Amino acid sequence: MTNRKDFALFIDNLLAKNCPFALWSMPGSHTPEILVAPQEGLIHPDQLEKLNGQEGFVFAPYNISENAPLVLLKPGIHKKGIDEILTIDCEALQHEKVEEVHPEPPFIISKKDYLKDIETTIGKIKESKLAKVIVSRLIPFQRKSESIGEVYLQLLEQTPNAFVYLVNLPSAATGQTQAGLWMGATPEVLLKSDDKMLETVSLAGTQSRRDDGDYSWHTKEIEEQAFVSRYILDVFYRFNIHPYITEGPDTLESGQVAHLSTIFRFAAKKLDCNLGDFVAELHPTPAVCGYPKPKAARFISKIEKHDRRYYSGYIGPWRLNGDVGLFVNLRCLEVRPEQYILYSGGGITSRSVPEDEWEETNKKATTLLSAIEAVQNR
Ligand SMILES: C=C(O[C@@H]1C=C(C(=O)O)C=C[C@H]1O)C(=O)O
Repeated sequence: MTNRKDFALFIDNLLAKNCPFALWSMPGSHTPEILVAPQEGLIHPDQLEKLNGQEGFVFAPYNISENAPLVLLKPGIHKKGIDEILTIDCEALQHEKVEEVHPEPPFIISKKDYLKDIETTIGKIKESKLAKVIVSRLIPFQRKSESIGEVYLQLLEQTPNAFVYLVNLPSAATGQTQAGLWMGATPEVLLKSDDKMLETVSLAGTQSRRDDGDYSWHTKEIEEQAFVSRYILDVFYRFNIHPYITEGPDTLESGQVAHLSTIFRFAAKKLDCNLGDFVAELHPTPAVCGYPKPKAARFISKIEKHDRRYYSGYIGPWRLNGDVGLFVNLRCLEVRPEQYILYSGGGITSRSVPEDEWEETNKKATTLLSAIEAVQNR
């Protein structure tokens, strides 16, 4: 990447100015895009449906709450490509005053307690109508003096086939609580436009990435991905989406892991007036919540002791120049003053093995951890 150093410095300068911004790269693209919004350019719709007529960049939590508001960055400065982005005059941007935030210490579960929770979850699945639940956990990692701009660029280099983002939403001195600083590299499309078509993807089932590309999938993964596909088709039915095209299931590699993925495509005109309602209905899918959804959501709220905040929410451009590119916020972390908090989870079914599920959450975190370590060890 040319201008790498300048670009990393530019990102660090934006952060030092407390500018609200979203920086992202679409999977397979080496062209980052940025949207810098003034504080008054942040909107907080209280419901997902209210996104219907809006345009900008969405940062949506798993559940909307005071601690995790839904945020829409309105298009202020919007640039594409490193050279274009570097034309933004950082010095001319207003230095935003921010409130000092003292976040609650994260709840870090021990391996022993996590394994116990997974046993409990499997037990519940075996004795009830609950078929699949996603159980997640937090993984802390010490910050040193590394540049966040460099970590972002390292992540981008390591996971070119993911949606790689950095979002900064500092709490304004007078405003409401904001998201803070988040980074991630997610492989999971929630809703993406492509010319006159829209696509959503059913992504689930995890195994380690293989150098030989010779994947075979077991019943557990096939079943857990099928729950997501079935759910997507239920939502299609409710929105009268027909006909549609499916592609897959195929293997999708991302970072150190691989998943099963099916693409569903349909004509965008089907959702001309109610795209926001469709997203509100689709989210959260059984890829991050479970099946059946209401039962799984209730179970998660009891078993998980941490707040998911923006993990397993969704993120991306929303009707920005007419394009939608929403991704599920996975393989992500929150940057806190002294540490990174990584979020990682996995789908539990009656066939789950607790020790394997623990390992899966570790494996999913390795992409982010190796990007941070690569910069810390330079
Ligand atoms: C929940 C996560 O990932 C989701 C769960 C998967 C699984 O259970 O196999 C696979 C892909 C994602 O849909 C995560 O990365 O934290």
